[in-house]
Amino acid sequence: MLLTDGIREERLKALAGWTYDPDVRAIRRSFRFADFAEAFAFMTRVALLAEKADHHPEWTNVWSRVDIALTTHDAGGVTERDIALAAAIDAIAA
Ligand SMILES: C[C@H](O)[C@H](O)[C@H]1CNC2=NC(N)=NC(=O)C2=N1
Repeated sequence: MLLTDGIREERLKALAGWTYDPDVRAIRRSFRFADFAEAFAFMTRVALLAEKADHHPEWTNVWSRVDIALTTHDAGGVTERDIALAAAIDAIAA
């Protein structure tokens, strides 16, 4: 179920670094690592997690940077599934 604007903003307060992009109705965060190997190792861990959750990131990687957007296509915007995946990704990056 799509989060209301109020609930979404509330959830984002607890997720440092994630912002809402209204153009694509997704939450975004950029991650930086020491080098490509570190960035790709992170992506591998996120990919396994995403597959388990059947909820997948939209992302790009340029050397040591990984840009991630999360949205729920069926719902047409941000749901609790995106918030949960964002929190799990943060835990991996920490
Ligand atoms: C059929 C399958 O459950 C869906 O296509 C899943 C797969 N992964 C997904 N990932 C994300 N981020 N949003 C979705 O709506 C989504 N849908």
